[in-house]
Amino acid sequence: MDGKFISFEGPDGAGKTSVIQQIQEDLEQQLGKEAVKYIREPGGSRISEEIRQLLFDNQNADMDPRTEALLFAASRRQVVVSEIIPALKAGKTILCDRYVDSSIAYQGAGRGLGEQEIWQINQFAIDGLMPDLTIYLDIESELGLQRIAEHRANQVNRLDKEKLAFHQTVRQSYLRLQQRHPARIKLIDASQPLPTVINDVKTTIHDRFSELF
Ligand SMILES: Nc1ncnc2c1ncn2[C@@H]1O[C@H](COP(=O)(O)OP(=O)(O)OP(=O)(O)O)[C@@H](O)[C@H]1O
Ligand SMILES: Cc1cn([C@H]2C[C@H](O)[C@@H](COP(=O)(O)O)O2)c(=O)[nH]c1=O
Repeated sequence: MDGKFISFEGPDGAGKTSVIQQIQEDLEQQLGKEAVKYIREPGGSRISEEIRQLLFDNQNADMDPRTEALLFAASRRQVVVSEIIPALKAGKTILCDRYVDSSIAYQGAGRGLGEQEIWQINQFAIDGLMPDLTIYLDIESELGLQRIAEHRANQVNRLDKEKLAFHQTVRQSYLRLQQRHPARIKLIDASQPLPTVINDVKTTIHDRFSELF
């Protein structure tokens, strides 16, 4: 496939959404609006957005962890088939706000379902399709949660509400993933001021794809 698949990962409050917005704007200026596609996970297609509603509904606090893991994988399957593969075939650059690494960190480690088990159920969903590059925005859990409390207290989802220990476990899992896959996953220090983080992300994307930025 001709396109470029870039995913963005990180603990809650790391700044993914803020960073991707700027990267998208700048890439659209360079390549044209049609050449860039933003996808958020879970979501990104009609069916996947419906699954997102189910996953984040505060009334579903009793959702079984395996049900949760399967719903994330189901949402991913649908967006892979209906949006990601067609966009890659059309040569687009995809900016994906979370992908399979999120499931490994949150469901595998955070929920304690096992990183390997979550990788396996996701293989069925993604059928081998992995990002060319993953930008991992690393932040201490306390600071990430503080940012959410300060700026986004009115939009807190079921997972944001988990205790500090859950978020620390998620972060440790991300750090292990980065060490296991250093060629694909690039770590950026997300505790820096936003313009510095964006600059580091652009440099990292350029290092991998010299025609971008
Ligand atoms: N580098 C930064 N320094 C200070 N504040 C930041 C920085 N990056 C983002 N923020 C602020 O932190 C808050 C969370 O950022 P954002 O929503 O982009 O994070 P996120 O990683 O997408 O979070 P989530 O995964 O929980 O949706 C926002 O209010 C944003 O303005
Ligand atoms: C893809 C995916 C996401 N999550 C969690 C991580 C976050 O807490 C939310 C997504 O919120 P955002 O504001 O849209 O980043 O969902 C998860 O637990 N597992 C996953 O696979």
